[in-house]
Amino acid sequence: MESIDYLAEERKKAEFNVDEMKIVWAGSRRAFEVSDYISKLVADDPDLSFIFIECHRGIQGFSKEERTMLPRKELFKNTLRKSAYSWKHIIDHQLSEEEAERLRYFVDEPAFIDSHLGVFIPAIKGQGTKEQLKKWLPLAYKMQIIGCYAQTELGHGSNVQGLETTATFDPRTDEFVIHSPTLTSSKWWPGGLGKVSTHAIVYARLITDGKDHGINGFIVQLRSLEDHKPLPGITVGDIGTKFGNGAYNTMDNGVLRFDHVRIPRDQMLMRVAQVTKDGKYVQSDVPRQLLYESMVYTRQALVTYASGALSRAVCIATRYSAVRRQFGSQNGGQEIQVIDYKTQQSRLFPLLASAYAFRFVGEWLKWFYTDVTQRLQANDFSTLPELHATTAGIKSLTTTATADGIEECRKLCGGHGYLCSSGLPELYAVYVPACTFEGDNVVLLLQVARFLMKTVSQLSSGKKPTGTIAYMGKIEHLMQCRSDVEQAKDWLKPSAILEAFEARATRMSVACAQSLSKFDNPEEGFQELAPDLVEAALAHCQLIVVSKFIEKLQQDIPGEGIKQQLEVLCCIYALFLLHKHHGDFLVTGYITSKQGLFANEQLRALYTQVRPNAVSLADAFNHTDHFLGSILGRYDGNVYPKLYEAAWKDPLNESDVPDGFDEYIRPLLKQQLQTARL
Ligand SMILES: CCCCCCCC/C=C\CCCCCCCCCCC/C=C/C(=O)SCCNC(=O)CCNC(=O)[C@H](O)C(C)(C)COP(=O)(O)OP(=O)(O)OC[C@H]1O[C@@H](n2cnc3c(N)ncnc32)[C@H](O)[C@@H]1OP(=O)(O)O
Ligand SMILES: Cc1cc2nc3c(=O)[nH]c(=O)nc-3n(C[C@H](O)[C@H](O)[C@H](O)COP(=O)(O)OP(=O)(O)OC[C@H]3O[C@@H](n4cnc5c(N)ncnc54)[C@H](O)[C@@H]3O)c2cc1C
Repeated sequence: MESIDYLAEERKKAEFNVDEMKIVWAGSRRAFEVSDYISKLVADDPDLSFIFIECHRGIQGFSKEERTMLPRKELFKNTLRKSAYSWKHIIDHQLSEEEAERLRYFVDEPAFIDSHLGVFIPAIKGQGTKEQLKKWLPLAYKMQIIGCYAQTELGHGSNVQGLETTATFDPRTDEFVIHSPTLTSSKWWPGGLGKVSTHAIVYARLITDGKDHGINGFIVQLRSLEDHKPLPGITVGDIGTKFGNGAYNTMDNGVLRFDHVRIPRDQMLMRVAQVTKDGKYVQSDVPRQLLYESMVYTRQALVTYASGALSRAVCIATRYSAVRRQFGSQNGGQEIQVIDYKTQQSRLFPLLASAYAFRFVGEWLKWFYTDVTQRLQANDFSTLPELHATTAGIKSLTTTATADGIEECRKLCGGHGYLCSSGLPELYAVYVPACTFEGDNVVLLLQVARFLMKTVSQLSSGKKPTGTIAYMGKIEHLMQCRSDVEQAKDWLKPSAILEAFEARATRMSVACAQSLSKFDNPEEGFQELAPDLVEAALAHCQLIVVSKFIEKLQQDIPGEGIKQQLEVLCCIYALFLLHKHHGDFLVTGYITSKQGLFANEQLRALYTQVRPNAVSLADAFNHTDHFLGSILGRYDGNVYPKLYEAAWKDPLNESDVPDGFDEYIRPLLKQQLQTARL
């Protein structure tokens, strides 16, 4: 049956070519084609799009929107089935790595495979020697072993140097003895560990000849490759149900304890340091920080995933805001679409703009990561500190804004947003741990702050800042200049925006550095000033996102109306931040309150410009209905009949009279009848 497009009128209003924008969003025509083909393949194949569960009626299929009604054990088994099926598809159809990654993405269920491919393999690549890569990578790529990343412990996560697990070298047998000396040293959280992984990269304190050399990674086999039982000395299991139904519960985050488990010496990852047969500890000439390299990789990847998650929420909220009507009916006519309310626009459109901004900064970060890792291969470590600070900061900024943005989109959908069938509660529950994993977002901003303080302190020594901190080279100008905006439209100039963000970031960093210099003990000062340092770090990160959006616009972007739309979105992103943090811009003396008001005035005008294009800008994300998993975000906008239909699928509606009526409701009703008779 042909479906009616309830959003057709909205789509007719678009002032740009949506198909061309889809390519800009995807990054290239080829990336678009791969994503488009794989997302449809997943949506159209019931083995990938449905959840099959054994129940008293035999095997029953459930759609994605129904996932939150299903029990964890069954969901987990279904995820194993999907992963095996996906893997077979990848092998049978010889999918490229890009296609395989897209397949995992569109299947859209957190699973052990994420840890295996997203953290375990990168850790071996980053910390293994050539021989170790040769031995372990083929096994991992063929999934003959499945691995996880066992760093965090019950007692320590953020403080990696505080981990307690020990790896003590025994020269008599040429082995390491891996041990969990305390309850708090139990590994706790690693994804894929609980029920699936056969191997783990275990972070442990390396001890030789009674000396503690700090943390290092070790490859440890956990389970038998025959019957999957834990090997002797290993206690392993799942840590329990997590936030939200469905959500992240398809992942087996695990707990792991070692009781003097022996592994061969060559299973210590030895790129950063080696232990010789006779127990000598030898430090390589590569920096110790390479132990943390896989975290840099994953943080970088999480930025693009942030734009993906935010775009889903924004797509749902935008389409629904165009369908939903409240108030203002005149002479029996239709009510106003809620998307026409300026308050709705001022909450929704900055998120739409943020999704695009995060896409472009993610693209750039991927390039930067590749560039630095190529240098690392050639033993050039000069750009590693900048890469660490940038990936940490941008991961922190984008994941926080995305988690908050998803929740805002839920509210933008009013009451219906609270229903699981809107897709938003589960999206939030799946997404929000990204603010914690791969580094707590505040802890990461403090890393950025350390980098900024170092940069400021080095300015006086004449060291020229480059890359993302090149702007600090203009410190004299940036400390003194004032905004020259005289009217609202002056805020449309990229140079006006850029200077505002550069001046604010510089002044906040310099103010922190000046306050720090008043402390005799710099570490004490850093702790005391941490809240200000976090704000300065955020200002620097926002500058990076804004400047990468502006740089994107300097590229040749073909397609009817595309550049104009992106210019509007870029200004919305920047001016929304300026409005939100206008206290920073005022206090640092770069703008006057009048110029702040001009920015807000311009922002409102930009919302009006986006309004006719909003639905099409959300369409440009090219999300299938399957991927969105949301009745409110359906492409055709046919929300009400589908919501009504879905309600009847809830298990509570299987019978008119609920279970428990006879025991708990009937006696109450009877009691009231008796009371009434009295
Ligand atoms: C279905 C089939 C499909 C098949 C599909 C096939 C293809 C699929 C392909 C790909 C799929 C990819 C999927 C990816 C998806 C991703 C999923 C993500 C899952 C997430 C799982 C989560 C994992 C985790 O959470 S792992 C644990 C993370 N833990 C942390 O982040 C801990 C945070 N703490 C720290 O990092 C550190 O403790 C610290 C940085 C806070 C402090 O470090 P420390 O050494 O104690 O102290 P400090 O003095 O501050 O630092 C010393 C110097 O080191 C510098 N530095 C610190 N960190 C780094 C670094 N990472 N890199 C470089 N340098 C670093 C620091 O700046 C200091 O330098 P200085 O010069 O001395 O000042
Ligand atoms: C879903 C999920 C999946 C995960 N997957 C893995 C995995 O695969 N492998 C793995 O090893 N780990 C994994 N983790 C663990 C994760 O990496 C840690 O939870 C994370 O690094 C934060 O550490 P923590 O839990 O110790 O938080 P804590 O450090 O205890 O944070 C608690 C609070 O203290 C604050 N805080 C901590 N230190 C400071 C400081 N120096 N200054 C100011 N404030 C501070 C934080 O901001 C936070 O508010 C996962 C976690 C989750 C939730």
